[in-house]
Amino acid sequence: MRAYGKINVGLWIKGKRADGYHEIKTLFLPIGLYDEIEIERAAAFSMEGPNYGEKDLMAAAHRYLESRFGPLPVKIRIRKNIPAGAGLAGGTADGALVLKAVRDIYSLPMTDEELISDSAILGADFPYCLYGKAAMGERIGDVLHPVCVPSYPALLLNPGFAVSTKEAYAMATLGKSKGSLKETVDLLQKGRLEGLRDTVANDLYDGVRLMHSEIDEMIADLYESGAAFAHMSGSGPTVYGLFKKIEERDAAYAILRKKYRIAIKTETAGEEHGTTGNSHQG
Ligand SMILES: C[C@](O)(CO)[C@H](O)COP(=O)(O)OP(=O)(O)OC[C@H]1O[C@@H](n2ccc(N)nc2=O)[C@H](O)[C@@H]1O
Ligand SMILES: Nc1ncnc2c1ncn2[C@@H]1O[C@H](COP(=O)(O)OP(=O)(O)OP(=O)(O)O)[C@@H](O)[C@H]1O
Repeated sequence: MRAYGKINVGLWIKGKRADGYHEIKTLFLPIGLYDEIEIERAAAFSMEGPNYGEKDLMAAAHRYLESRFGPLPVKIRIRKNIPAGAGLAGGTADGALVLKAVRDIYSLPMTDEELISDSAILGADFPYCLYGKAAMGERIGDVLHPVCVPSYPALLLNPGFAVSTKEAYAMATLGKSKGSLKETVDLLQKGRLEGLRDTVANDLYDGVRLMHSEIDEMIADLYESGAAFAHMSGSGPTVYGLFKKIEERDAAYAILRKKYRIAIKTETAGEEHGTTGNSHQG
């Protein structure tokens, strides 16, 4: 089974709640990059693959279901393709897939809607990862409004280190950033990618780029190589470039793969979540 990553095109912080979480508006777009997970009923719980210790989101998702429904032993095997701590929600996508798979394996009495709304307790990106299609996120990102936007060729650049989501929010500047979610969706629907430069803001960007100067360089390299729009996804440090044509994306990839060890060709999902799967990674 495939656990797909996402990018955020724009992330506007609207305020801070008493529990420390931030109210946001963001556009979640699924991307074609995925982790591969096998999960089956077993005599005892086990996991094979990279070990994220106490923070493991697949184990947390499994524990959550067991706390509600009793023992649900499964064997999980994972092959990671999505860089961890990258702003692509790879860990959350894996955890969301475990929630859905264990529910199905044990026929647990939870509808998709219940799973989506209850999952926010595990992390703000969980509801979106369970939903898995293009959506506008509100509140802490857990309230979703589906949108239809076309698929675009995309190129991801990752500098090879992780950024903590908690720290990214702690460094965020709450202010009045340019643009809006509505204008962003409108431009994507019309294919006017160049206009995104004036309408997309990521309120986590300024804090993260202060710590990591590589981010500005990656964005500049994407523009120089032909991206119609480039920005940082979520809490970073991954940056994405959006292109109008596959040939333009592939030409940029041919240049940038020489400089960046982690350059990933992909695409944002279209109206029918039509991702073509993992492309070659440099
Ligand atoms: C950056 C995004 O990926 C954009 O989609 C999400 O907002 C983050 O979602 P996530 O990784 O699932 O976040 P969580 O695991 O719930 O939260 C990690 C930490 O990030 C901060 N956090 C997260 C989401 C949010 N709306 N406000 C926050 O302040 C909180 O300090 C929280 O303790
Ligand atoms: N299956 C997993 N894959 C990757 N990281 C995991 C996983 N399980 C737990 N983690 C932990 O969670 C942290 C965040 O993982 P993730 O890859 O989801 O980050 P992210 O893309 O920045 O998330 P988000 O976009 O949701 O903020 C990692 O740094 C790692 O310590």
